[in-house]
Amino acid sequence: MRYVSTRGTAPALGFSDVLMTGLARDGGLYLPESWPHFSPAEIRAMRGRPYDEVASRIMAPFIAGEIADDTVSAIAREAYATFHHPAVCPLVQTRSGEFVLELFHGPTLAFKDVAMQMLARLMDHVLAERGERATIVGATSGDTGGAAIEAFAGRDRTDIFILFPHNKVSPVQQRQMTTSQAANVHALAIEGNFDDCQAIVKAMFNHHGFREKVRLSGVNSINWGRIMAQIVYYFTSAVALGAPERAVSFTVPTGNFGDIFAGYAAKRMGLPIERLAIATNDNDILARALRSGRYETQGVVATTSPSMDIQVSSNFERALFEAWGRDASATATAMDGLGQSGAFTIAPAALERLRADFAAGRSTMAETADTMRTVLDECGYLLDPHSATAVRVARQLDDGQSPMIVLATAHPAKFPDAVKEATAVRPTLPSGLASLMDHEEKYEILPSETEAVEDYVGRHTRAVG
Ligand SMILES: Cc1ncc(COP(=O)(O)O)c(C=O)c1O
Ligand SMILES: N[C@@H](CCOP(=O)(O)O)C(=O)O
Repeated sequence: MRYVSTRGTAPALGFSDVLMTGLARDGGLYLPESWPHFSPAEIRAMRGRPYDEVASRIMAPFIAGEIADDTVSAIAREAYATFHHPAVCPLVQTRSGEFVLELFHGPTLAFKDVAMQMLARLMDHVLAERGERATIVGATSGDTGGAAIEAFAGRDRTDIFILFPHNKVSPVQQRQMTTSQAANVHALAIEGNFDDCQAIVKAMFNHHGFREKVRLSGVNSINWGRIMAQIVYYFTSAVALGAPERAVSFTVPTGNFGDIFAGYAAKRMGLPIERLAIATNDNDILARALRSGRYETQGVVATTSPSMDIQVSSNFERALFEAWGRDASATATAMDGLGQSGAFTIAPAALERLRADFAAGRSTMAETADTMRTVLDECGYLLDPHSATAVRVARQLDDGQSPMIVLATAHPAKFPDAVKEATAVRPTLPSGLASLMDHEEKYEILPSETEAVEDYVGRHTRAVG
């Protein structure tokens, strides 16, 4: 399996290189050159199998023998043993035809753990095989950072630098990033918003001299390895509800478009998905783009679902590339427009393809709070604000044709203030994390400037080439 860049001018790479590369050298994102396909019999055979086993089966065609199957299986076993639920990602029914897919049973209580626990181990394996070290950078609006720090802390071959927007993450999210005592962990509070953090990370990748000097690698969903591991729960949840005989639908709380793109990939790989719905909060750039055909950034507003407070949604580029019939030059032109004027227009044929693949809706903060209350009243189930955003949109779009699976991306205890405000119930952290808020914090506050961050990373990484 080779991987190609959405912008067409970076070299095609194999799996291990894609895993370690992060952003393509032309600024694009890597995608497999063709989609592997699972037959109905192969999908049926996943029913009732342990999560780690299904994960190994789904990832095998992407890894394509570059890492031995036995090693991948062992890594998956170890990665999912860190989860606090035997099913890893269990389904809970919230009403007739509506199911919540709980993706928050990992060590940091967000869906990021599902991929990050795999990614850290796969990267470690590749680095050990090559006898190399790497500098990992990541931008976070709150959850990726904690999950990445937990997965990479103490690993000898990597130093990890996580950029988060100063004062714009929840107190629990912040502590998950700032209380690690591991010497290879660096939490950087950037004086800006998530889009600024992500822009700095991309600028570091596009600064080739720096990139080579520190052997830069990324753990955001720009890294194909993240998307690959997120495809798995679409399969496990769909087969639990009757796939491949019965089609299912998904609604996904969306920010950087990585999670829903994994759903799109699952569909391309043969999973019968009737509807794939993007749920946005008040920062509804994706819903507007699908409605109007124009992707146009506005200011970000702070919401009760801060992890989705995003304007530049990285993986939308992968969806555009696909919708444009894999026309890398059209994709690159659109991305140039975004860089220069903060906007681009989607060509009519590509827009039609996007609309065929994705539905979209938005839930305002008030609607999200109302949904948290309603679901609690209906069935005693407490949602976090991100998952509630998706339940709201799922109910707006519901056509009753197929079971609707709503991705629950975070544990409510990560956002106790918003949950309490909406429901009067203050969720508590699971016992393993109960003392988190008492731990001492360690982080650096930096201006929103690439040079300042590069300088800090350059002085603190041990992976100088
Ligand atoms: C809790 C939560 N829900 C939803 C999202 C949005 O996911 P994605 O960025 O993959 O669209 C995020 C951030 O990524 C998140 O942390
Ligand atoms: N919401 C995310 C933003 C980064 O997303 P990623 O999936 O690209 O890592 C977060 O919580 O950090």
